[in-house]
Formats: sequence, C-alpha cells, structure tokens
Amino acid sequence: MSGLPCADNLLLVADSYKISHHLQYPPNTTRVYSYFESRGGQFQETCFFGLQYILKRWLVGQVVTQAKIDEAAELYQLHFGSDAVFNRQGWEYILQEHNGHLPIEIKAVPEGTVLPVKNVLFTVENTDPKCYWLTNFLETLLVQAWYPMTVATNSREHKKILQAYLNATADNADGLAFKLHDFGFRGVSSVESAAIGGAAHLVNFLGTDTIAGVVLARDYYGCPIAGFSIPASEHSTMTSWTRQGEAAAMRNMLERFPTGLVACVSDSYDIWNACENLWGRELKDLVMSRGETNSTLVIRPDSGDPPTVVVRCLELLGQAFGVSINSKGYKMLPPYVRVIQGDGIGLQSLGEILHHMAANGWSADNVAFGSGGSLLQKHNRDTQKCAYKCSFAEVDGEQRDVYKDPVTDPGKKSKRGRLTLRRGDAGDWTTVTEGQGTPDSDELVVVFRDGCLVQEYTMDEVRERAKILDGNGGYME
Ligand SMILES: O=C1OCCC/C1=C\Nc1ccccc1
Repeated sequence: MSGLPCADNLLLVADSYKISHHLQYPPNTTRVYSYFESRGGQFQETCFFGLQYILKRWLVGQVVTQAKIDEAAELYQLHFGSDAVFNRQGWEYILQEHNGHLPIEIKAVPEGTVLPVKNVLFTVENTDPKCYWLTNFLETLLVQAWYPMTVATNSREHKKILQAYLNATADNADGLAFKLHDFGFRGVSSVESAAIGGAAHLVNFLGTDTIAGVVLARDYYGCPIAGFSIPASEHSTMTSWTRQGEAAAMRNMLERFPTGLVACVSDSYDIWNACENLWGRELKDLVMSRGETNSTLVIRPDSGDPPTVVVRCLELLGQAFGVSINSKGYKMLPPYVRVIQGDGIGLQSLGEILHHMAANGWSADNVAFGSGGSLLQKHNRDTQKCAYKCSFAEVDGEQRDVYKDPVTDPGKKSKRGRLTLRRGDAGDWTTVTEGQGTPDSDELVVVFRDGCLVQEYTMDEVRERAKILDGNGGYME
C-alpha cells in the first residue's frame, strides 16, 4: 500500500455514479468507444502531456486482484446502502479471464505534441466485449490528464513570450531554458500534483525548485535529471542575522558559495539600499571577483510592483557595476550579476515586465523569473475545457455513432463515431470523424493495450515535440 487515498485500488478511483453505470447501457452492449479532447479556452493550442504517468501509475499490469474487489464490494455496500450497485461479476471476470489486466485499448497523440484544440487527443475502447462498461469507468482517472496538459501548455506560452523578448533584446536565446523557474511546490494541492505539474513545466524549461517534478520525470519519463537549481536564500536565512546583519548575511552567501550561481533574496528591509549600498558598495569587490570564475550573483527582489521594481533594480545595479550595450542595442549588466523576479509572475505580468524593461533599454537577458501558483495551480479542467465523451458504441452487433448536442450549449456538442487524427502536408491537424479515417493515416498511436504500455516516450522525445518553432510568438509593441 502506498498510503495514498484509495491505496492503489483502481476500483475506488472513480466517481460514485460510475459504479452504477454497468447497469445503464443498452442490453447486449459489446463496445464503448470514447475520446478525450480540449475544446479550448485560455489557449487555442495544446501541448499534450501526462497521460503516460497516469497509465504507468494506475493502469499498467495486474491492477485487479481479489483483495481489491472485496475491498470495493465492502465499501460500496456501505456507500450505496446496497450490494446491487457494484459490478462484482464484471471485475471478477477481468481477474479470471485477463489475470487482472485491463482489456482496454488507448490510442493517443504522442506526448509533447502541440496541436490546435478541438482535436482528438486520445481514444479509449474495450477489447473484450463483456467489458463495455470499463471504457467510461476509466474516465474519472483519465480526464485528470487535463492538469499536466494545461500546465505544460501554460508554461509553454510563457516560453513564447520569453523567446520573443530574447530574440528582440538579447544577443541570443541560449539562456531561454532557465528563464522561468518553477516556484510552485508549496502552492499546489498535493505532493502528487507538484510532481505532475512540476514535470509538465519541465517539458519546456530546465529550471525548477519543484523536486517532485524532477523525480516524476526520472521515474516515469526515463530522465535521470530533468531540472536544475542553485543555492538560494530565503528570508529566514537572511533576517535571522537581524537587520544590522544583512550585509553579513549577504557576505555569507558569497563566501559559502564562492563559485557558480548563487541567488540572494534582498528585499527583507530595503531592496534599493541592498542594490545600491550593500551589493553595489559594501560587497562590490566580492561580487565583481566572481567574474573571474564565471560565477554569478543573482539578486532577488520579492515585493513591490514587479515592472517598477525590476527596472529600478537594474538601474541601481547598472550604476554600481556598469553597463554594456549588446548587439541588439540593449543594456546588459556584467555577467557576474543578474536579477531574478519570483513574485507576482504569471503570463500577463511576465509580458508587462519584459515590455517595461525593453522600454527602458534593458535586455531580457538580465533577468530570470520564478512562478508558483500561476504556473502550477491557477488552472482547472475548464481552463482548456477538457472532456471525455463516448462517440461510438456497438449494441446487439449494431455499430452506432454516438453523440451529445445540447440545445442549451452548442459548444458542448461532441464528435461522432470512431476518430482518427490526420496531419496535412502543411503540418495542419484534422480530426476525422464518423470512422472516415484510415488507420495508416492516423497520428494517434496505440499506447496501451490489455494491461501493457505499448508505446512509451522519454522526456527528451517529449521536449523535442514541444519545441517552439518560430522564434516570434512575440509580444513586442
Ligand atoms: O522563493 C522561492 O519560493 C518557493 C520556491 C523556491 C523559491 C526560490 N528558489 C530560488 C531558486 C533559484 C534561484 C532563486 C530562488
């Protein structure tokens, strides 16, 4: 037992109403086929990621045992006040006939793929006609793919902005992968969410403090080390020296971490004083000497109006350490001093800060950003309108296209029939409905079948697919 709620018992990982659904399909239903899509919302394209974690964590291998069936039967008898709801026979059939492996086929777009919303992202179908009820039993769990997909998509939107500003104001975009650091571990709802969301951010970037995400990438995406960080202070390690001791605390950071990158939060009392008089005067020689070993001090403001504070810090540091003009005509601090802004960073404020920097002649290359709640937590299933819907069924041997089309919301209309995902010569994506597609033209790949993970992706492959191609998703006015 992993100590998790539901303790790895897949039979408990569903909405309660699902437990009764095996009794609600037409008699002699032998096949239920459903698909997952994002209908779009904040973003009109989606970076698909995270299904592999769900498959490997919950569905691969012998996931049905007698003990799990008995535990579920007991709980559901209490939960419904009846032992006529839970599908004991159905689960025992899977245990006996399939040795506890799920007779399901899942076809998905390769992880990391970026495609317009409203396209099929994965399909689910039972491979044993007696297990028609299993396809949609799995909805509850599989729809949780909304989270990693939405985090990866949102993180990638930040990358577009950063790349555009680097292209416009920096010598190159070589530092792009470290420009947005994940600060979100504490701000999500669970360690597992941190792992999933943290890994999703790492599809696009290499900087993170969310260790759980690095661990998930190692354990589920074959990546020994998916993200990196550096020694950095927090307010307690600075303020415990007292206000009079702030310079000593800062000096300690430089002496304890004499080479490489070190970050120091500097707004405990007065960020302006810190930049001008502490880093810029009292510790100036120690800061400058880091240049001799290609080492860098990263100064961290952590309060105030972000665009104003970032630019003011750059101005003060520029006065103290000097400024050069890069190939794009923008100001650069010396290589041994940089700024990281980790307060109030989201898609909107990132653009505003970078715009304000550029408007004041500062290159985007001077600053890195940290984002927490906006990066990992400020999303829900509706952000990208992710849904799982049945589009095909077989009843009494008759194959029927299935759909919903609510008169009260045309936006919720679902696709009909078996679906395939086609990629045109121009790289455009089309979802072919009503079984009109052909298997050999289908971009959907069988990733799971009958308890086995048929196709697996490494973080490197995922990152390759998620790369941003044109460097000008820009926001430059
Ligand atoms: O402030 C924080 O809140 C919570 C997450 C971590 C964190 C800062 N970390 C950091 C890492 C690398 C450079 C600078 C800071």
